[in-house]
Amino acid sequence: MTLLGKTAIFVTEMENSRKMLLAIDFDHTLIDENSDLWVKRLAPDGKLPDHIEALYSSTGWTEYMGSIFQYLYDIGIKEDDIRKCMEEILLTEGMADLLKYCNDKSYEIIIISDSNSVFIDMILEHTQLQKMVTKVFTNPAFFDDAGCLKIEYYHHQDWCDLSTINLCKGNILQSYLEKRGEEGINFDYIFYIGDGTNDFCPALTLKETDYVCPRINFRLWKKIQKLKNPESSESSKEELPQLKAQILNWSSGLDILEQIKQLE
Ligand SMILES: Cc1ncc(COP(=O)(O)O)c(C=O)c1O
Ligand SMILES: [Mg+2]
Repeated sequence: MTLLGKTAIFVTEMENSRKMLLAIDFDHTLIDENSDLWVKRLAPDGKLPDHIEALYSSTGWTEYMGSIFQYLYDIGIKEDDIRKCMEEILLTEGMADLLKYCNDKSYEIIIISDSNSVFIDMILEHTQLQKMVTKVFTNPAFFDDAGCLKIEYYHHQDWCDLSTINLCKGNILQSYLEKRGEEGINFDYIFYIGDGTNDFCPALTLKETDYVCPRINFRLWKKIQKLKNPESSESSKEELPQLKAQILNWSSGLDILEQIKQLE
């Protein structure tokens, strides 16, 4: 083969290697359950005292989860019980294939979740996905010296009404992109994959070339459906926020994988 021929092959390979980022939500996206709600089954009959249930707020559930962990500790639940409980949760269909494929292609995979680092680590370890994930952004958690699970805010935020007070996924995503940009990495395509209302803020930060991937029949999907069909919603067109990204609805990780393969 001539030198020119080798160069031509090299250039073609370079052109084909697109830089992609998969930003994945955890509860009801990577896993097919809400890990925070799942842990409640460790309480007697799966029921918590009313004064703990009363702490739940849709603007932030960190105090609520902290009280659940304290209660579970008080009734004798140990770290190992929590680990076994987390290990029962199944991954969402097609997600293991999606991650494996993207990892083999050296695409970057990050998780952004309002669960906590202990649950996510336990599940990633059990499902052997840990080494495929570049970074996990979530509320820090740890077992204290006595063995009680403690949870802290990821950050304290007051700039975003679409997010909880402890974690704004849009800010996390944009800060990550900025940091990678400074390191010389700019992604050709970003796939943001989620299910919940807390995934709407990061969806709004995406560009025209990116993809927001709402799980079909879940809250993010319903919200985006309303946005795209304003006549069926009560709000007027002017009030609606602008979503620039392309929309890829999914019910299996394989739906997303199919689109990724088309872009390569
Ligand atoms: C208690 C609780 N935990 C976690 C979540 C969502 O977590 P994630 O960001 O991983 O989907 C919710 C969403 O409403 C929730 O109510
Ligand atoms: Mg979710």
